[in-house]
Amino acid sequence: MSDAALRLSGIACARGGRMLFRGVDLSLQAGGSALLRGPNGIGKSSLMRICAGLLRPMAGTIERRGRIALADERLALEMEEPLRAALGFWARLDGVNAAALDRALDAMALGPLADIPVRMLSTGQRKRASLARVIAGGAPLWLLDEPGNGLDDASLALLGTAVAAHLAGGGIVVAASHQPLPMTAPAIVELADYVAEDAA
Ligand SMILES: Nc1ncnc2c1ncn2[C@@H]1O[C@H](COP(=O)(O)OP(=O)(O)OP(=O)(O)O)[C@@H](O)[C@H]1O
Repeated sequence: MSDAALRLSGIACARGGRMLFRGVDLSLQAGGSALLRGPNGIGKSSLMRICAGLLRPMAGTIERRGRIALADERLALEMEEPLRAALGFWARLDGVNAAALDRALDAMALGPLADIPVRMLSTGQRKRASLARVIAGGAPLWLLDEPGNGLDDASLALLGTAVAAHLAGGGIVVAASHQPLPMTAPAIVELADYVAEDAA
């Protein structure tokens, strides 16, 4: 079992001078997962960025054990490069070998698209590419912001399989979504329950 962990304690978030939520607690260990839910604008992406260390909370503490991979709406792949080469850039930075990259491409059924320039990929194919980047990177803490956006049923099933395999291997997954995701028994963080009274 890995020693990956993510713990949030009393997290509060303000953006643009407005309090969004406060008092969010979450404790995940190896194999643990959570689903952040709530309507548009409630603060799911903000909480993901707090988890990633990209946004400072107004209050509360975060403890992370293990490397983090964040997949959000930013694709972060070179648009003119063929898909495999574009993913290879990140694989090299992450110290990942070619076999791991190929396994990640296969996990998202992207093998046949490996030589296609990123700019030619469809919306769902780009989302799968961003998930392949996370899978290939080997980080134990996955932060997936709206990972199901643009995915058809077959691709959603691939996402579910990848998440299950990551958890079985001792990883941690936090996903934010306004739609159901194929995750088995995640801890549910309903952000509406943490809306600051002075924010309504
Ligand atoms: N850089 C920013 N500066 C100021 N306010 C921001 C900034 N980014 C987001 N916000 C505001 O913070 C609030 C929460 O945004 P966030 O993107 O976290 O919500 P969300 O729950 O992920 O929404 P969605 O479901 O639409 O993706 C929104 O009201 C948004 O306008």
